[in-house]
Amino acid sequence: MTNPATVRPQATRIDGKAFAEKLRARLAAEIATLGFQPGLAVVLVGEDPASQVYVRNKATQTVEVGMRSFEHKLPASVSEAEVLALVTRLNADPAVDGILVQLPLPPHIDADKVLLTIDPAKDVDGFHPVNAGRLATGAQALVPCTPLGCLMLLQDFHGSLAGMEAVIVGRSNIVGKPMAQLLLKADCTVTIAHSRSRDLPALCRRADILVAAVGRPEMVRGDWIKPGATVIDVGINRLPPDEHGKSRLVGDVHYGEAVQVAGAITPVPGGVGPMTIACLLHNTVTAAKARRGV
Ligand SMILES: Nc1nc(=O)c2c([nH]1)NC[C@@H]1CN(c3ccc(C(=O)N[C@@H](CCC(=O)O)C(=O)O)cc3)C=[N+]21
Ligand SMILES: [Mg+2]
Repeated sequence: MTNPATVRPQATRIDGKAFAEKLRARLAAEIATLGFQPGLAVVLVGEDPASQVYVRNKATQTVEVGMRSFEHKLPASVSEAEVLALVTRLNADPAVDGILVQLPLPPHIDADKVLLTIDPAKDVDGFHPVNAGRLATGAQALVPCTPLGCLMLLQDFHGSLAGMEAVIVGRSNIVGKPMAQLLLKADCTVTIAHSRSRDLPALCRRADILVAAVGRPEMVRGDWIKPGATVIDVGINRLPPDEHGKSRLVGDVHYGEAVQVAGAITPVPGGVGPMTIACLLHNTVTAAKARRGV
């Protein structure tokens, strides 16, 4: 017989898709009262099919909440100078409140140079060093969408996060570092772990809040998780097709194991991904109000 002490209820599934729908409905209601239509410009370079799907979803949801969507699709062969010239035009366009240049860019284009060219006031990805610096120093900033979405889910589930131990696996400028800043601001004790960290499983087991953002399918196993912890899975990894030709989407967390140990967990798909797009719309509204003095 199973020892009752080891039997735990399954983790609560944190429904990012449902939360994102509610956020978009709130944004639509707010936009209807603004008296102007915020505009979001998305720049896509090249033909990567996954990127095309994301950009299409962004444009659809932008229009659904009552904003204007400007899509700029450029061939992979476009020069860096042409991309910089487009960003400069979008910076000067009064109908454009937010600019997103879809990453990754082809290798002949310097992504850092492109990001530095975006007007920080229109940088709805929050990737410009000015916004990263503002976030790090506690000033008003446009905050990267994925970590902002994670924070919203955590605060919705827990209320105050004060005093909790947060461990983030992954140190990217896009997720890991800004996530750490946000959790620090929310009064967590924050550790950033990464591929070179010594004894990653032991580090992760300290976490009340574990954020996995490494881009390695199912790397975080059940025994890396403190019983009852909240697990936020940022990974979106498409596995190669199985014997039935089906390709499965998995996170950076082994969901089947983690759900037996964690107190709460975000699924993939339907967790962090939909929140990323909803927060992009949220940031566009924030940028539009700030630029237009509302
Ligand atoms: N400048 C820039 N900003 C970005 O925010 C950005 C980017 N470049 N490049 C690509 C990544 C990827 N990304 C996703 C957004 C939503 C989902 C999403 O909604 N995912 C769904 C499932 C999608 C599916 O089925 O493939 C989900 O997790 O439920 C995924 C991925 C934003 N990105
Ligand atoms: Mg790493």
